[in-house]
Amino acid sequence: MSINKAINSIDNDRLTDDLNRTGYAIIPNILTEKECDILVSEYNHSELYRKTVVMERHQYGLGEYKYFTYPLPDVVQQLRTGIYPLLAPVANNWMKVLNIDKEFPAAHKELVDYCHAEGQLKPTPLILQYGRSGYNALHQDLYGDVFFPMQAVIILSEPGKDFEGGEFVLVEQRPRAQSRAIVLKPNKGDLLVFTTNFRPVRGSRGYHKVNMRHGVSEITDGRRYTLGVIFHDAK
Ligand SMILES: O=C(O)CCC(=O)C(=O)O
Ligand SMILES: [Fe+2]
Repeated sequence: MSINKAINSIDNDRLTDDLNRTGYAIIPNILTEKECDILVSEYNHSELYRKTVVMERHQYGLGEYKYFTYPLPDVVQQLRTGIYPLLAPVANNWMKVLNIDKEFPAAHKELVDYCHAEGQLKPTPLILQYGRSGYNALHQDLYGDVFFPMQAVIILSEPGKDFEGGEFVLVEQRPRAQSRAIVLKPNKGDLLVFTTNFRPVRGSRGYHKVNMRHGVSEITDGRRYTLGVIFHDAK
Protein backbone atom coordinates (compact mmCIF):
# COMPACT_ATOMS: atom_id res chain seq x y z
CA MET A 1 0.00 0.00 0.00
CA SER A 2 1.41 3.44 -0.88
CA ILE A 3 1.84 5.97 1.88
CA ASN A 4 -0.84 8.19 0.39
CA LYS A 5 -3.24 5.28 0.34
CA ALA A 6 -2.36 4.41 3.94
CA ILE A 7 -2.97 8.02 4.97
CA ASN A 8 -6.24 8.19 3.02
CA SER A 9 -7.54 5.15 4.83
CA ILE A 10 -7.03 6.70 8.29
CA ASP A 11 -10.30 6.87 10.24
CA ASN A 12 -10.35 10.61 10.78
CA ASP A 13 -13.22 10.65 13.30
CA ARG A 14 -11.46 8.13 15.47
CA LEU A 15 -8.14 9.99 15.20
CA THR A 16 -9.83 13.25 16.22
CA ASP A 17 -11.69 11.59 19.06
CA ASP A 18 -8.54 9.85 20.40
CA LEU A 19 -6.54 13.10 20.28
CA ASN A 20 -9.27 15.06 22.02
CA ARG A 21 -9.78 12.46 24.73
CA THR A 22 -6.19 11.44 25.44
CA GLY A 23 -3.76 13.75 23.61
CA TYR A 24 -2.40 10.88 21.52
CA ALA A 25 -3.44 8.33 18.89
CA ILE A 26 -1.86 5.22 17.39
CA ILE A 27 -2.53 4.50 13.73
CA PRO A 28 -1.29 1.03 12.80
CA ASN A 29 0.67 0.13 9.67
CA ILE A 30 1.37 3.49 8.09
CA LEU A 31 4.72 2.33 6.73
CA THR A 32 5.47 -1.14 5.39
CA GLU A 33 8.31 -3.21 6.83
CA LYS A 34 10.30 -2.42 3.71
CA GLU A 35 9.77 1.33 4.00
CA CYS A 36 10.93 1.14 7.63
CA ASP A 37 13.98 -0.95 6.66
CA ILE A 38 14.99 1.50 3.92
CA LEU A 39 14.95 4.45 6.33
CA VAL A 40 17.05 2.46 8.81
CA SER A 41 19.51 1.36 6.10
CA GLU A 42 20.00 5.01 5.13
CA TYR A 43 20.95 6.02 8.67
CA ASN A 44 24.59 6.29 7.60
CA HIS A 45 23.94 8.19 4.36
CA SER A 46 25.36 11.46 5.65
CA GLU A 47 24.19 13.51 2.64
CA LEU A 48 20.58 13.09 3.85
CA TYR A 49 21.15 14.93 7.14
CA ARG A 50 21.98 18.43 8.31
CA LYS A 51 23.02 17.65 11.89
CA THR A 52 23.83 14.74 14.22
CA VAL A 53 23.17 14.99 17.94
CA VAL A 54 24.87 12.67 20.45
CA MET A 55 22.26 12.72 23.18
CA GLU A 56 24.46 12.08 26.21
CA ARG A 57 26.53 15.19 25.44
CA HIS A 58 23.50 17.34 26.24
CA GLN A 59 22.06 15.05 28.90
CA TYR A 60 19.12 14.36 26.58
CA GLY A 61 19.47 10.64 27.25
CA LEU A 62 21.62 7.95 25.66
CA GLY A 63 21.47 7.52 21.90
CA GLU A 64 21.91 9.54 18.75
CA TYR A 65 19.70 11.35 16.29
CA LYS A 66 20.04 13.04 12.93
CA TYR A 67 17.95 15.84 11.46
CA PHE A 68 17.13 15.42 7.78
CA THR A 69 18.10 18.20 5.42
CA TYR A 70 15.85 19.71 2.73
CA PRO A 71 14.68 18.30 0.37
CA LEU A 72 13.35 15.63 2.72
CA PRO A 73 13.26 12.01 1.51
CA ASP A 74 9.95 11.35 -0.31
CA VAL A 75 8.54 9.14 2.45
CA VAL A 76 9.21 11.75 5.12
CA GLN A 77 7.83 14.59 2.99
CA GLN A 78 4.68 12.59 2.17
CA LEU A 79 4.09 11.78 5.83
CA ARG A 80 4.64 15.36 6.93
CA THR A 81 2.34 16.89 4.32
CA GLY A 82 -0.19 14.02 4.35
CA ILE A 83 -0.83 13.81 8.09
CA TYR A 84 -0.77 17.53 8.85
CA PRO A 85 -4.18 18.35 7.23
CA LEU A 86 -5.84 15.77 9.51
CA LEU A 87 -4.33 17.40 12.59
CA ALA A 88 -4.74 21.11 11.78
CA PRO A 89 -8.53 21.16 12.52
CA VAL A 90 -7.90 19.39 15.85
CA ALA A 91 -5.16 21.90 16.72
CA ASN A 92 -7.45 24.80 15.79
CA ASN A 93 -10.18 23.45 18.01
CA TRP A 94 -7.69 23.09 20.88
CA MET A 95 -6.69 26.75 20.51
CA LYS A 96 -10.33 27.80 20.35
CA VAL A 97 -11.45 26.02 23.52
CA LEU A 98 -8.37 27.34 25.35
CA ASN A 99 -9.14 30.90 24.18
CA ILE A 100 -5.77 31.17 22.44
CA ASP A 101 -5.84 33.47 19.44
CA LYS A 102 -3.97 31.21 17.05
CA GLU A 103 -5.05 29.56 13.84
CA PHE A 104 -3.05 26.97 11.94
CA PRO A 105 -3.32 26.89 8.14
CA ALA A 106 -5.06 23.97 6.42
CA ALA A 107 -2.02 22.94 4.34
CA HIS A 108 1.43 22.10 5.66
CA LYS A 109 3.19 24.23 3.03
CA GLU A 110 1.58 27.33 4.57
CA LEU A 111 2.81 26.39 8.05
CA VAL A 112 6.34 26.00 6.67
CA ASP A 113 6.07 29.36 4.88
CA TYR A 114 5.01 30.95 8.16
CA CYS A 115 7.92 29.33 10.05
CA HIS A 116 10.34 30.57 7.39
CA ALA A 117 8.93 34.11 7.54
CA GLU A 118 9.56 34.02 11.32
CA GLY A 119 13.17 32.91 10.81
CA GLN A 120 12.57 29.20 11.55
CA LEU A 121 14.24 27.82 8.46
CA LYS A 122 15.67 24.43 9.39
CA PRO A 123 13.85 21.13 8.83
CA THR A 124 13.01 19.22 12.02
CA PRO A 125 12.11 15.65 10.90
CA LEU A 126 14.66 13.28 12.39
CA ILE A 127 15.72 9.69 12.77
CA LEU A 128 16.74 8.37 16.17
CA GLN A 129 18.86 5.39 17.10
CA TYR A 130 19.21 3.86 20.56
CA GLY A 131 21.34 0.86 21.49
CA ARG A 132 21.25 -1.23 24.66
CA SER A 133 20.81 1.00 27.76
CA GLY A 134 19.68 3.84 25.49
CA TYR A 135 16.81 6.10 26.52
CA ASN A 136 15.32 9.50 25.76
CA ALA A 137 14.72 11.83 28.71
CA LEU A 138 11.31 13.50 29.00
CA HIS A 139 11.16 16.62 26.83
CA GLN A 140 9.15 18.80 24.45
CA ASP A 141 10.21 19.56 20.87
CA LEU A 142 9.83 23.33 20.58
CA TYR A 143 12.20 25.07 18.20
CA GLY A 144 11.07 28.69 18.23
CA ASP A 145 8.00 30.81 18.79
CA VAL A 146 6.04 29.07 16.07
CA PHE A 147 5.06 25.56 17.04
CA PHE A 148 2.35 23.10 16.09
CA PRO A 149 0.82 21.40 19.18
CA MET A 150 1.07 17.81 17.89
CA GLN A 151 3.82 15.71 16.34
CA ALA A 152 4.32 12.11 15.24
CA VAL A 153 6.76 9.22 15.46
CA ILE A 154 6.94 6.02 13.48
CA ILE A 155 8.63 3.05 15.07
CA LEU A 156 11.07 1.61 12.53
CA SER A 157 12.12 -1.48 14.55
CA GLU A 158 10.14 -4.46 15.81
CA PRO A 159 9.57 -4.55 19.58
CA GLY A 160 10.35 -7.96 21.08
CA LYS A 161 12.48 -8.88 18.08
CA ASP A 162 14.84 -6.00 17.21
CA PHE A 163 14.78 -4.56 20.73
CA GLU A 164 13.42 -5.06 24.24
CA GLY A 165 12.15 -2.31 26.57
CA GLY A 166 12.21 1.09 24.86
CA GLU A 167 8.56 1.96 25.52
CA PHE A 168 7.26 5.34 24.45
CA VAL A 169 6.37 7.37 27.55
CA LEU A 170 4.08 10.37 27.82
CA VAL A 171 3.78 12.29 31.06
CA GLU A 172 0.81 14.53 31.66
CA GLN A 173 1.46 17.32 34.17
CA ARG A 174 -1.96 17.98 35.61
CA PRO A 175 -2.34 21.40 37.19
CA ARG A 176 -2.37 21.27 41.02
CA ALA A 177 -2.17 17.46 40.91
CA GLN A 178 0.45 14.78 40.54
CA SER A 179 1.66 13.80 37.07
CA ARG A 180 0.36 10.79 35.19
CA ALA A 181 2.46 8.51 32.99
CA ILE A 182 1.19 6.80 29.85
CA VAL A 183 3.29 3.95 28.44
CA LEU A 184 2.80 3.01 24.79
CA LYS A 185 4.15 0.13 22.74
CA PRO A 186 3.57 0.80 19.06
CA ASN A 187 4.66 -1.82 16.53
CA LYS A 188 7.03 -1.42 13.62
CA GLY A 189 5.41 0.79 10.97
CA ASP A 190 2.81 2.26 13.34
CA LEU A 191 2.29 6.00 13.53
CA LEU A 192 1.91 7.55 16.95
CA VAL A 193 0.58 11.11 17.06
CA PHE A 194 0.99 12.91 20.38
CA THR A 195 0.81 16.30 22.07
CA THR A 196 3.96 18.41 21.70
CA ASN A 197 3.45 20.85 24.56
CA PHE A 198 -0.10 21.22 25.89
CA ARG A 199 -3.64 20.12 25.21
CA PRO A 200 -7.07 21.15 26.52
CA VAL A 201 -8.72 19.08 29.23
CA ARG A 202 -12.25 19.76 30.36
CA GLY A 203 -12.66 20.41 34.07
CA SER A 204 -15.53 21.59 36.22
CA ARG A 205 -14.96 25.20 35.11
CA GLY A 206 -14.36 24.71 31.42
CA TYR A 207 -11.18 23.78 29.61
CA HIS A 208 -7.68 24.18 31.00
CA LYS A 209 -4.21 23.51 29.62
CA VAL A 210 -2.46 20.26 30.45
CA ASN A 211 1.24 20.13 29.75
CA MET A 212 2.70 16.98 28.23
CA ARG A 213 6.25 15.71 27.80
CA HIS A 214 7.48 12.59 26.04
CA GLY A 215 10.48 10.28 26.15
CA VAL A 216 11.58 6.68 25.75
CA SER A 217 12.25 4.19 28.56
CA GLU A 218 15.47 2.19 28.65
CA ILE A 219 16.20 -0.15 25.76
CA THR A 220 17.22 -3.29 27.65
CA ASP A 221 18.46 -5.16 24.59
CA GLY A 222 18.95 -4.68 20.84
CA ARG A 223 18.60 -1.53 18.79
CA ARG A 224 15.60 0.75 18.32
CA TYR A 225 15.13 3.24 15.46
CA THR A 226 12.35 5.79 15.12
CA LEU A 227 11.37 8.44 12.63
CA GLY A 228 10.22 11.68 14.23
CA VAL A 229 7.93 13.99 12.27
CA ILE A 230 7.71 17.48 13.69
CA PHE A 231 5.60 19.88 11.67
CA HIS A 232 7.16 23.25 12.53
CA ASP A 233 10.69 24.14 11.41
CA ALA A 234 13.52 25.25 13.69
CA LYS A 235 15.49 28.46 14.30
O1 LIG B 1 12.30 7.56 19.83
C1 LIG B 1 11.16 7.92 20.15
O2 LIG B 1 10.21 7.14 20.16
C2 LIG B 1 10.92 9.35 20.56
C3 LIG B 1 11.47 10.29 19.57
C4 LIG B 1 11.25 11.73 19.88
O3 LIG B 1 11.49 12.21 20.96
C5 LIG B 1 10.73 12.59 18.82
O4 LIG B 1 10.53 12.13 17.68
O5 LIG B 1 10.46 13.75 19.09
FE1 LIG C 1 10.92 14.32 20.95
